[in-house]
Formats: sequence, structure tokens, C-alpha cells
Amino acid sequence: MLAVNGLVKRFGGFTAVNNVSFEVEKGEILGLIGPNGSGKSTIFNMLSGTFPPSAGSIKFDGTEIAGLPPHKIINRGIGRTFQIPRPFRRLSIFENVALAGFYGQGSHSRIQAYEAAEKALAMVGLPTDRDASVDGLGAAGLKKLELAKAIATGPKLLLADESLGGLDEAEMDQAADMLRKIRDELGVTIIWVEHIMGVLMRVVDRVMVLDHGEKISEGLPSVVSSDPRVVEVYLGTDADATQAAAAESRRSRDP
Ligand SMILES: Nc1ncnc2c1ncn2[C@@H]1O[C@H](COP(=O)(O)OP(=O)(O)OP(=O)(O)O)[C@@H](O)[C@H]1O
Repeated sequence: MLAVNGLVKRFGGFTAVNNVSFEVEKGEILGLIGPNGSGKSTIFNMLSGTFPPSAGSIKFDGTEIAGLPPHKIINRGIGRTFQIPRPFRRLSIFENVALAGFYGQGSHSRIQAYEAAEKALAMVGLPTDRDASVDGLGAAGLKKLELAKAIATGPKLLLADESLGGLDEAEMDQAADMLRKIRDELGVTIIWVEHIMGVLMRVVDRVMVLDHGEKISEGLPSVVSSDPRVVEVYLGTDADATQAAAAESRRSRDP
């Protein structure tokens, strides 16, 4: 579904992403991890058209999309969530999601946007009435709103950027299960950038690890979490917890 080849992003003389290649299969959840500043968001920004790559190719369903503006990329079926939710506070929850649907589906049909909003809100478990206010939403609610907005754009591929920051443990598990539900019930392929690795390792099919803008490891969670390069640069003291989560993921897959 997605084939990324030799992706590079330079900011002046600094190379934030250096020759990264990877593929994502339809229906897969790929986890993208790496220390702060390793280039994860920069990759998302290039995939979603926020800025063009300095070099490299991004093929989505066989068509080159590198350098297209965000609205064209959304209309082709790549949706994203942002690390920091910034809803329109003067609009209701429903209106925020309908607006995303109106923009993302590219059809400019109010009816279609409303239908997309209703479906997306029901999916994430937020109220579907027209007037519910954004103001009452806590961290978990705002993350759900962010997801609903992305779903309402009708994505084939969802780029989920650090959806768990600010959540407690139960909320994190719920949010991770929700991503799996979005994949299972809507057939949406997902790339998930996340810092909280135990939860990520439980849900993803495959993991890719970045360090200093370069891909240093890729594969099944169980294999990647015991890759010495990964343990050295990233997991550190978190390694035991991550390996335990990967083992649990293995058990739940092969009972
Ligand atoms: N617009 C920009 N201009 C200059 N440098 C940038 C810009 N965006 C990102 N960078 C730099 O590129 C590097 C990669 O940043 P990026 O945000 O992609 O990392 P990340 O892995 O997403 O980090 P985090 O986990 O902290 O979100 C960092 O050193 C960052 O300072």
C-alpha cells in the first residue's frame, strides 16, 4: 500500500531523516519508534504533505505522492492525528469532526460529511449529538476527538502520532485497543508513532526503529525488542518491560 524509498529531509545543513526506506502492507499496524528527535514526526510530516522531502519517493497505492500538498494527500486517503490536539473550541464536537469529513472526503457534500462524522464519533465512543461541547473533554476525550477527525476524512492509511501522551494506564490500553478496532472494523492500515512502548508492542504487527534520522531496526516486536542496537540506543532501562510486552503479544497471537 505504501512504499517509501530513500526518504531524506534536510533543514539547512542538518539532516533530520537520512535515506529511510520501508513498506507498509494493507491492513497492517506498523509501529514507528525512536528516541526524541530521531525523525518520527518529520517522516509523518512528509507522508502527510506538511512539507516536501529533500529527496526520495513515497508511493501510495502505486502513485507517487511525495511533495503533494496536504489536502491532496488527505483526498487520496492518508489521514493523520497530531501529537497535540487543537480542536476549534467554538465548534461542537460534532462540528469539529464534520468539518474534517467535509475537508477530507473531497466531495464537498454536507450530508456525506455528517454521515462520516456520526460514524467516526460512534467508533471512538464520543457523543453524536450536534451540540456537545469540546470544553468538557479531558486528555482522553481530546485524543478520541483527534482520532474521530482523522477517521472522518475516510483514510485508507492512518498516521497516528503519539496518541497516548497524557493518558493513565487504563486509558492507554483503551486507546491502543481502539486503534486495533479501527484496523479490524474499518480495514484502515495504520502507522503508529508512540513513546509508550509496552502498549505499542502489544498491538502492532511490525516495528521500525529510528535513531538520528536513520532506520536501525525493523521487524516483529519480539525480534526488534531484543535487537542489541535497539536496546542500546533506545530501550535502555525500558527493555525488560518492552520484551515482556512483546512476549505477551506473541502469546496472544499464538495461543
Ligand atoms: N521545521 C524544522 N526545522 C528545523 N529542524 C527541525 C524541524 N522539524 C524537526 N526538526 C529537527 O529534526 C529532528 C527530528 O525531529 P522530529 O520531530 O522528527 O523527531 P521525533 O522523533 O518526532 O521526536 P519526538 O519524539 O521528540 O517528537 C530534530 O532534531 C528536530 O529538532
